[in-house]
Amino acid sequence: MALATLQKPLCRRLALVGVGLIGGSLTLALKQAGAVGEVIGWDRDAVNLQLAVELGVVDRAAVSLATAVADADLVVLALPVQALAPVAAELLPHLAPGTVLTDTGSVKESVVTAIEPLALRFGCHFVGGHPISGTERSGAVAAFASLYQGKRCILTPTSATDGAAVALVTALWQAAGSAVVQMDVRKHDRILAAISHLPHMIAYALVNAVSAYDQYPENILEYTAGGFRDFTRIASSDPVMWRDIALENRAAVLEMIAQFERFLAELKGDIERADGAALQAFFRQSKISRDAIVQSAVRGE
Ligand SMILES: NC(=O)c1ccc[n+]([C@@H]2O[C@H](COP(=O)([O-])OP(=O)(O)OC[C@H]3O[C@@H](n4cnc5c(N)ncnc54)[C@H](O)[C@@H]3O)[C@@H](O)[C@H]2O)c1
Ligand SMILES: O=C(O)C(=O)C[C@]1(C(=O)O)C=C[C@@H](O)C=C1
Repeated sequence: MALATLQKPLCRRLALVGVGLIGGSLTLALKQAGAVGEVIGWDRDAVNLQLAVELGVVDRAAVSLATAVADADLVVLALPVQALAPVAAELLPHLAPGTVLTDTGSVKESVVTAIEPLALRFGCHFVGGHPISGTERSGAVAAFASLYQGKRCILTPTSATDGAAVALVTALWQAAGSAVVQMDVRKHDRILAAISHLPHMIAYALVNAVSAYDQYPENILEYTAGGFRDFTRIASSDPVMWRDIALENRAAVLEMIAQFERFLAELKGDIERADGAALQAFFRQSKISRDAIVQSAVRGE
């Protein structure tokens, strides 16, 4: 489905800091929708930044972080979570007062707590954001305009967040095709720990467990079929991104790992006791929940 074109751009100049899958897909979608004037990109990886210009992900590459943001009316930080606050601290002195700053990080409490007061000190407005869509790929080469269509984006304004800044960031994600919902940072981090961070931890652990299993002389991964590949797609995701998420949402991720361990222990016990009825009930309950998720996705909910 093509993105609708806006009558008037939402912002004159957008600076994208971190020109990868998530930021690049956003600028491609916004450019396609006519929602932005000019897009300036900055990335510490010069090869990736040059590629972003060639692919039309950004209109122009800046020569430094300071020049990227100096004349922007909106700055989008699409960096690994632990890079967000240090980079925000570095760029804020170069922003004009009133500039809106937003991010795409997968963890929100630590990010918003660190950046919001800094932004206010420079007379700027920070709005925490997180698109709930992505892939296991990285870099400008992985960006595509339709990534956010029909997906959700969570914004995490606080009582100190400027209303006009929230309205602008909301309109931006809507122009990219997403439905915007607002949520408290802590609620965001606990929900994401369950539905995104735990599955990634399990996928990484599963691939390592099976890879390290040395009871066969041959490489057993050569035999993987749909089941293993479907389940482990996300274990191909960027290691730096997931290191940062695991560390910045540590308590909630550990809580979900403990919950998972309880259910795995129950399953193990049922198998040890050869309890067919318990196993069937366990699998039936899971199938009902999973099928309901798939059905609601089909209905577009
Ligand atoms: N990948 C996903 O599925 C997904 C989904 C939603 C949100 N997110 C979040 O969005 C953010 C970006 O993720 P992505 O998938 O686009 O990653 P990515 O690796 O594709 O892009 C990140 C870019 O940031 C650059 N970078 C890293 N540190 C930098 C620094 N200090 N200064 C300048 N550039 C720097 C990298 O060179 C890279 O090009 C992360 O916070 C991630 O948690 C990711
Ligand atoms: O589809 C994928 O590859 C993703 O991992 C996307 C995904 C997720 O659903 O867990 C990953 C991290 C995010 O912060 C948001 C979305």
